[in-house]
Amino acid sequence: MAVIEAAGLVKEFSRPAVLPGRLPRLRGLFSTKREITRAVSGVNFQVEPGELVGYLGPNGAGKSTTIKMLTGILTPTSGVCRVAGLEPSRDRARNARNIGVVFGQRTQLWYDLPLRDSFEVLGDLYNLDRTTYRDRVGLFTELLDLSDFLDTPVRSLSLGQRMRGDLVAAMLHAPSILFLDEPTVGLDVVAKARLTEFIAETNRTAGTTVVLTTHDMDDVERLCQRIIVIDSGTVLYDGDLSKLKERFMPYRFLVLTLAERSLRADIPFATEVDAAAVGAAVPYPDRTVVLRFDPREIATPALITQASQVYQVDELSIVDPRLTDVIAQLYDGVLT
Ligand SMILES: Nc1ncnc2c1ncn2[C@@H]1O[C@H](COP(=O)(O)OP(=O)(O)OP(=O)(O)O)[C@@H](O)[C@H]1O
Repeated sequence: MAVIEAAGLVKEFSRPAVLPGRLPRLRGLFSTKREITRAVSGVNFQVEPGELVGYLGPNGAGKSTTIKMLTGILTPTSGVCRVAGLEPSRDRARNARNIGVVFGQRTQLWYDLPLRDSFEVLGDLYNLDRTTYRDRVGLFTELLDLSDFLDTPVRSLSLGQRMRGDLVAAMLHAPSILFLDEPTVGLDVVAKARLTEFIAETNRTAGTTVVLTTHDMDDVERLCQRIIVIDSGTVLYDGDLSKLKERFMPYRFLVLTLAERSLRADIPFATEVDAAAVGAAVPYPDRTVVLRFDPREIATPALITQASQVYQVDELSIVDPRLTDVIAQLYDGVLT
């Protein structure tokens, strides 16, 4: 049975309309006219226990608003959401016991307290007995390598350290569901890798259900099998990441570095494309040929054989389309 459910979920925000003319803000104060923003517009999805789902979309798509409804911070305008059988906005306190939340842009730690003291306060709030508390903090300290900065006030932590602290704060009560809203935003590659590994491990070993919003496609590729993509408050795609690629960008690239410059040659079932299509910088642009092909039309070894007959090849590699490009096309509405 689904552990998270959104059915016809809608959230509208209303604010005083901006009126034309002089001092529009002041005039707005005395006007009864309202402007409505429909941030989430009839979203439906279900998440099964133990799934790790990427909730993606461009800026302003409605991701955070959805997460805020699922965590009980916002009340839906219409439709329903249920998390572990509860309606979050009606049952905030009980819902809070089942879930952990990290908003990457904001911390839930106390700025002036050392990390350790923040954990103590949360341990008390969650009524954890001393043994459980110590065991959990000990485990997280080891897994997330916190020992060097446990006694540092939160305000002095680096972003990566603070984020690790925030994850612990969200997980001290061992929730079965985690909502992570941009948990890796602004982190360097090392900090990001550590965090994504921890998220994957938590999902794998504890069976924690995770809903992750991110703009980082590396995170998505590393962590998510299933993605839900929204734009303008509605779901554009819900399914397997690999199927999205297959359906939308079924081709691959054969990147050839030639021994010397060579004239273009025609190879059946392959189209020569600009090197930019593969995303990475090519070391020898004037000796590089990039061929786009569909493996359903020509098998990769057959193409390599043909290309080697036509060109004098020094090096070759096979590159898959980048998720960023697939998603960008989705946002552009090509799939609809
Ligand atoms: N409290 C609010 N009052 C009015 N409008 C809001 C409010 N919160 C969000 N919105 C609007 O709702 C829409 C969706 O915002 P939301 O923050 O959910 O998007 P998002 O997908 O999380 O974007 P981002 O990737 O930039 O964080 C936006 O147009 C935003 O301006």
